[in-house]
Amino acid sequence: MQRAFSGTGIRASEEPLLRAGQGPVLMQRAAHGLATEVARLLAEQRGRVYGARIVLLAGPGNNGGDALYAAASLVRRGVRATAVLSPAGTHEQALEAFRRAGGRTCTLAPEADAVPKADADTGSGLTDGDGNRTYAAIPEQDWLAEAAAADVLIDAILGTGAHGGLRAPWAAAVRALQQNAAAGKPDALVKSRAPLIVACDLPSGVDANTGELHEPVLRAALTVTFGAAKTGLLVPPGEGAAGRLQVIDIGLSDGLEDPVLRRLDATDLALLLPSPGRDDQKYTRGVLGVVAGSGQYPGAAQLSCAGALACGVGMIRYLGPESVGALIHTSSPEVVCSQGSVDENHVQAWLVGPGIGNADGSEAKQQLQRCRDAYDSGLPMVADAGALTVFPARSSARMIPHVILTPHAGELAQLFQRLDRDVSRTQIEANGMRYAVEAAKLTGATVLLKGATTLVASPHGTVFSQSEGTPWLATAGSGDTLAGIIGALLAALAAQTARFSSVGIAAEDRWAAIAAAGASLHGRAGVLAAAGGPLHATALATAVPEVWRNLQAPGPVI
Ligand SMILES: NC(=O)C1=CN([C@@H]2O[C@H](COP(=O)(O)OP(=O)(O)OC[C@H]3O[C@@H](n4cnc5c(N)ncnc54)[C@H](OP(=O)(O)O)[C@@H]3O)[C@@H](O)[C@H]2O)[C@@H](O)CC1
Ligand SMILES: [K+]
Repeated sequence: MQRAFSGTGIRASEEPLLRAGQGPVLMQRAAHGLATEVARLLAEQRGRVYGARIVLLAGPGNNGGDALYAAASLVRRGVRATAVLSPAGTHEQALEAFRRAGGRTCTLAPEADAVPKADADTGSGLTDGDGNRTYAAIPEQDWLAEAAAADVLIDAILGTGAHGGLRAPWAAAVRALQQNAAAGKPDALVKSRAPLIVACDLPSGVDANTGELHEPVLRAALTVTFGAAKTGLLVPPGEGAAGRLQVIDIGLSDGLEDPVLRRLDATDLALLLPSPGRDDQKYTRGVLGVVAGSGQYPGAAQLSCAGALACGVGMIRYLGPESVGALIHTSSPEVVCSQGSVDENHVQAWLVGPGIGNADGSEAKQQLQRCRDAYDSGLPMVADAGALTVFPARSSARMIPHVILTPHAGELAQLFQRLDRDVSRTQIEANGMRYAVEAAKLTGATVLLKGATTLVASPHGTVFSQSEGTPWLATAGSGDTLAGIIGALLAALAAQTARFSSVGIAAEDRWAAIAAAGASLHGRAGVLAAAGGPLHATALATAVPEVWRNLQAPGPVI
């Protein structure tokens, strides 16, 4: 399981080590990790490290210091490195090491619009920092060309000491880089690709605690982060700006408090997913009740049932219109369909809402009544799509974590409106974690916020984040399948608290973990079904058993 901590928490864990004089040691570990990862990238990209070109944007704090030390060691391996420095100052020892190794420098002029203008004669842009030209300095107007020609660009402007977005002149420098990249200038014709961007600790402008973006932000291909994953790198939209994440152990783990966020990995899934015992029968394996579909949207019911069946549910009892039941029987004859009431059906969990429509007809009203009855039954429940317009009716004073709400950002905004909170879809997309957590607290339910990174917040404050999917999953019917997958897991796992404690998840958090496991399975199935190309929702359920089979439980330690 991957764990993430707030930037503030990680800084707090560094404090005792800094007081003990360990700061330089931590920085050397961070720099070594960064240099190793950049060298690996260069070798992958070019076949060898020697002769590569890198540019680093080195801010005034320790984040810039990390990158300067890392670049110094790369220069010693034959890399040509150019550091763009802050007019506000630079980590002195790291700069000295970088220059001694043979790195070239250029300092941004302090004015907001100083990129890429420079006037060496007046000294407004060109400086080598020590006044006597002992070391190589380059004219400021050249650094953009140098950046375009580089194999790797290291973003080390700001780390965990950032306050808000980039200030001038860094904001102007980053915008100039982005404009050049968009225009394919100036070296795109000479070099086959733009430089790969590597973020040092985190992309500058990403809030380490929340993942909010303060533009302009350079989108990284790789983020090399130190000590532990920062929360902002595993939640949207920060995760999208971070690219692949590589955590470098610098010896902070003893001082770290409880994680803010967790991410289930393949090993967790293998341990959590249900498997039948010798004496199990269909009723003990979990029966899922499904209230879904309408004359208008019959396919949602079919897809939900297919998603649940793909997870090996013991039985599905479907409640809904006769015409929809007939269609389900054609595609999935094993589903038991009826038009009965919730009370008449004995199940372990309910899935309600996909495709129930919002028409006023008697059919829709009956489906909505079934949704309410399922909620009143007190059984574990997934409430999706149409059911989100009725649940919860108001803020819940009591905890109902066994009720899993599965909105996307737009549906969550509507839910907030019903709770008299004015939050827009745009605000939710800019800070998903904040609003998922707030919705869980307000409703008392578990909230799964769908997106490229799916967040699950429990009313107890636990957050899971899963990001295994592919953009191809943004297709009609994908959410219905996800609801079915989570419903099946809920029916099978709700009572199995021991299974969760075996992977360090408290009983009260198992509802959120079930939702997260469902999101992970769904994402993995999407990747398998898409295989790099387009995907339609029907293929998702088909892919789930293969994903399941390929999950390896850890073997005994020999
Ligand atoms: N501590 C440790 O032991 C270890 C730390 N490590 C590394 O250090 C990093 C944290 O270093 P840090 O604390 O020096 O902060 P950092 O992010 O470099 O920036 C601070 C400077 O930026 C400035 N500044 C702030 N906001 C700004 C803005 N919006 N736009 C422009 N400027 C802005 C701010 O100025 P101020 O706001 O104070 O005026 C100050 O001058 C961490 O991410 C990791 O990489 C590792 O080596 C492991 C050991
Ligand atoms: K950075």
